[in-house]
Amino acid sequence: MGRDGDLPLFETKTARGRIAYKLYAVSVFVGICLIWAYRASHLLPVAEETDDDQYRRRRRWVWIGLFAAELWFSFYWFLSQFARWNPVYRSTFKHRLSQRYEKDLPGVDVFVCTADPKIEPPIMVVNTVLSVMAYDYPPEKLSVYLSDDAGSELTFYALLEASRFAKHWLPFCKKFKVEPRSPAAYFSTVDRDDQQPFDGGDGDRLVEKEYWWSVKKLYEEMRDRIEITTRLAQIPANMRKEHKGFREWDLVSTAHDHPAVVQILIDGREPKDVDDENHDQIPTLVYLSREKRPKYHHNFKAGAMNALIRVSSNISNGPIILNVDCDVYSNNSEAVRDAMCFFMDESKGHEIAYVQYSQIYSNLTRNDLYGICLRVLNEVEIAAMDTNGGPCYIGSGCFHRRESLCGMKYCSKECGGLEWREKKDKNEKQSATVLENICKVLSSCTYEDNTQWGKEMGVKYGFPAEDIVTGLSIQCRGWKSVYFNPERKAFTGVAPTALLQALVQQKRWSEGLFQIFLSKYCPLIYGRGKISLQLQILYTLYMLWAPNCLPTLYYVSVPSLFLLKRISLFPEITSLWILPFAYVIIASYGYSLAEFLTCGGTLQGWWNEQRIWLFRRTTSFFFTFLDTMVSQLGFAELGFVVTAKVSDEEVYQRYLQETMEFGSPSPMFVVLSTIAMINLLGLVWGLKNMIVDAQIIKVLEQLGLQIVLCGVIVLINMPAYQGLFFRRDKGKMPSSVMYKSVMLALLACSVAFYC
Ligand SMILES: O=c1ccn([C@@H]2O[C@H](COP(=O)(O)OP(=O)(O)O[C@H]3O[C@H](CO)[C@@H](O)[C@H](O)[C@H]3O)[C@@H](O)[C@H]2O)c(=O)[nH]1
Ligand SMILES: [Mn+2]
Repeated sequence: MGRDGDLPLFETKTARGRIAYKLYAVSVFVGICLIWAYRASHLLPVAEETDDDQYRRRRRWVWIGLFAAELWFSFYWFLSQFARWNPVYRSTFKHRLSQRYEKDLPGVDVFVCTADPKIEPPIMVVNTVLSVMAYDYPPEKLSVYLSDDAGSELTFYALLEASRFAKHWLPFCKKFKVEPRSPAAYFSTVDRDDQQPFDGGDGDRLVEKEYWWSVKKLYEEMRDRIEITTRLAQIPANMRKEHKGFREWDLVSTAHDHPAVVQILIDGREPKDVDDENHDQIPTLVYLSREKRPKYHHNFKAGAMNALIRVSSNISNGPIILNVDCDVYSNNSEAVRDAMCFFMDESKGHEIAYVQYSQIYSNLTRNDLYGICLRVLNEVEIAAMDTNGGPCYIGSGCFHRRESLCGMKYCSKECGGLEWREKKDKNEKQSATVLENICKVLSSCTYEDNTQWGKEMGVKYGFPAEDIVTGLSIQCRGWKSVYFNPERKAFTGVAPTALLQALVQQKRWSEGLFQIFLSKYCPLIYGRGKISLQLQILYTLYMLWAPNCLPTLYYVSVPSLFLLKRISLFPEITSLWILPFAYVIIASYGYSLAEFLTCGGTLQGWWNEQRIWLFRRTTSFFFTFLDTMVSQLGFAELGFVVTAKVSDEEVYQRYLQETMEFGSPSPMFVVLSTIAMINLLGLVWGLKNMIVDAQIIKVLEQLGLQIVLCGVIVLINMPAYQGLFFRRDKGKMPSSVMYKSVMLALLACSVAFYC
């Protein structure tokens, strides 16, 4: 230990400018209160407006509905303040870590999950695997496990190829200080001659250059072999003979019905498993496909994770576990060391159960048409959870302490301490084949029968958002967590490239979150007395995504429909009551824009994000709400729709041009188009009233704000009208969706008009 022996391994800073924010928030709150006052005092129309009884009655009910929606939005706004109040930011001191602990770094087991070779191509999966094998970390302390829920021979073949290529790739990464360490990502960023990293200093430039090119060529050859094999769906005969692993597939009938397959492809304990350049050790690499039988529920990713926990405990038993999705490659080779700075910090490390990293996407376009990167959520809101006990676990890019993931309660500095339990000695003596056979038992369907797996132990079952509920339960056992969002992001994933995929993904998340809220894990009940009130509220903020659909649907359809009848639902333009409305709208959207831009977004990106939130609320959340109601009645079964990571060429081209992709007759699009149509009709009618009836001033005075609201909804829906009426490509809205939505919109209008 040097002189700085007592200095911490990480540091925490609070955000600046919070006083200004608080003043702003209070002013918005005053505006909101005035809006309530307006709604409450104007429940009944003033006498001169009309004496038609039917009009009064109808207006009253619509008014109450609007008031209710505004109360909900106010409540939700209030919750969201907790996500802005006091964010904290972390930084680490890796040099202190190496000075003090280089020899005692704990073992790390990395879990990569894949589920379908068609939508998660094996070449992508092995690039992720190679990127995590190449971490800047002692290789004898690193083990990588691939869980293949498809039980696919093609993925196994790709992994076998990767295990061989790793012997070239790892020393190459070290020599050229490669970043990122996914070969596909790396070679695609440096494919021009002048960008290649030959230092030319002491080494022989020519030799280096040749070496660099030879490894690139090896990668490309491997990639081509894997891609061809995947396309033909056939393993080359020579490979099949070479490795005993393929024999396991004699017993595999389908992806849903097969025994466990466990193959240790690189055994870290074997002297022959070293790299080709320096003969250094390389990380252990294991392929696992747990047993699947139609009779047994496999619990999706949660089931895979728990099988991985057990299998790894028997092979390397690293005290720290990193979990990534198969599309999420390591973008920063120092991320493991950063994470260790948190776990090994002498004064605070012992209470930290997991370190959650932020994530970026490799395939986002400039203005992020589908709002995938959730910019503000990742930059600000999760940092606010960190202030109040720690971020949620978001499923990928998270380092866990094995014991807390396995269900241990936090007790004190002593029991969560720094004594890392190392590999069990007995494994040193067992041969790989013996280990494989033990692991098959551990990953069988029946292993979990009558155990606490999925309940108290490991990742929790029963929710499509297994990550959130697992993180929550860890925090409720007394542990803290940490959010780390370094300058160079640690993980890069693949964003969905079509609107429907994005909406379906959001549906799964909102459904998972809402179901947790309705279960015994509701943070307000389950977390009471265990985690801070602020953290309970922050969890609630996300878990209540789904119910937002009702007030939103109301707000974006009813005022526009009532333009047809000229029923005014907002203050007149000349009335003073317009001020709180104007203030709340301008202040909150102005703030949101500023916040978005400070987090690195563009103006167009912000506009896109507003649109996608509208679409999410009216479609993903709406269908979540319906499905959840049905499943609460006990009629539905849990599902997990895996997000596609590839798209066909045409779709991808449109994505690159930021043209919205519809192209599917999904009911989600019917809802979305109907709302677009209702507002178009409302706006046209409102303008017609103004122009044809030559009552511009009067109509504007009465209905000004309502027309503006309707106009903004029309503007934001522009891509929908294009898709419905103007586009000819395959990504347009299918005509069946158009007919349905026109019919529904006309129906809604006539109900509003005649009833
Ligand atoms: O039966 C299954 C289904 C999925 N997966 C894997 O789970 C991961 C996540 O699936 P994906 O379709 O990519 O979902 P995303 O919405 O992108 O994932 C986020 O949300 C999920 C919960 O909804 C979490 O499980 C993920 O970790 C988190 O990154 C992928 O690697 C899949 O291969 C399995 O291993 N088995
Ligand atoms: Mn994903």
